[in-house]
Amino acid sequence: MRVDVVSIFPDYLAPLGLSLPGRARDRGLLDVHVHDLRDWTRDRHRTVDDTPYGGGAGMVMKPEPWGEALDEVLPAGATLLVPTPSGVPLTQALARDLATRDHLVIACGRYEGIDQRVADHYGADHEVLEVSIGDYVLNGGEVAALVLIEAVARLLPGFMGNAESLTEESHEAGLLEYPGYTKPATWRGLDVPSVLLSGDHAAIAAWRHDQSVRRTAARRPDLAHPSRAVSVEGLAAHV
Ligand SMILES: N#Cc1c(-c2ccc3ccn(Cc4ccc(CN5CCCCC5)cc4)c3c2)n[nH]c1N
Repeated sequence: MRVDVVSIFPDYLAPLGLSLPGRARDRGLLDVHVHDLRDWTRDRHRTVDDTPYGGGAGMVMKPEPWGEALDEVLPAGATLLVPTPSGVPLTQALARDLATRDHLVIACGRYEGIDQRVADHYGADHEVLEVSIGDYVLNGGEVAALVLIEAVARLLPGFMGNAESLTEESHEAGLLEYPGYTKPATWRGLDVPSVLLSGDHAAIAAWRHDQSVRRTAARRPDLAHPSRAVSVEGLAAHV
C-alpha cells in the first residue's frame, strides 16, 4: 500500500518512521510519502488560507494550493481521505475496508478546514471520504492521519507478527476485548482469575467471551445494540 500525506506541517508526520508503520515500511508493506502543501503555493508569502465567505471566526484553507498538490499527488484509482470533525466515524470496519486499497492520499487541513470545493472537485473522479477519528475537536488533520495510517497499516497482511491477535481485538467482533493478565499470579494481593490458570481452554474461552460481553454492555452500549450499527456503504450514503 502506498500512502501520501499532504500537510503544512510535514514534520508532524515524523513518528511514521517509528514503531509499527516504520517496520511496515522496512518490510515493503507500506510506502509512505509526506508532502508540504506550501510547495504548491505561487506567492512569495506561500499563502494557504483566507477569510471565510459568509463571515465567521478563523480562516479557511484556499482551494488553489490543494488543487495543484492533489493534481500531482492523487492518481486515478487512489482514495482521498480528508480528516474533519464533520466526517464519517473511523471504525474498525472502515479501517478494514481502507486496508484493501492500493493507494490512500490524506489531505491534512488546518485553520477551520479546507474549502469544501476541494473534496467536491475530486469526488467527481475519485472516492473521497471525509472522516473523523472521534467526537472532539483537534487543531488539524495530522493527528488523524497518524491514527488512520496506524489503524489501517496494522491490518495489512504480514504486518502484525501474530495475525491471530487481530481477530481477538476490540471491535473486531463488535465487542470490546476481555481483560488481560500475566505473571505473577498474585500481585499486591490481587489474584489472576483462577479459570485462566485452569488449563481448561473451553472454560477460558467462555469466560473471556462473557467478560467481553459484560464490558461492552457496561462501557459501549452503542456497540451492544447491533441494530444501531451502520455499514461502510451506509456511511458513504451520508457523505
Ligand atoms: N479527523 C478529525 C478531527 C478533527 C480535525 C481534522 C482536520 C482539521 C482541519 C482543521 N481542523 C480544525 C477545525 C476546528 C473546528 C472546525 C469546525 N468549525 C466550526 C465553525 C465553522 C468553521 C469550522 C473545523 C476544523 C481540523 C480538525 N477534529 N476532530 C476530529 N475528530
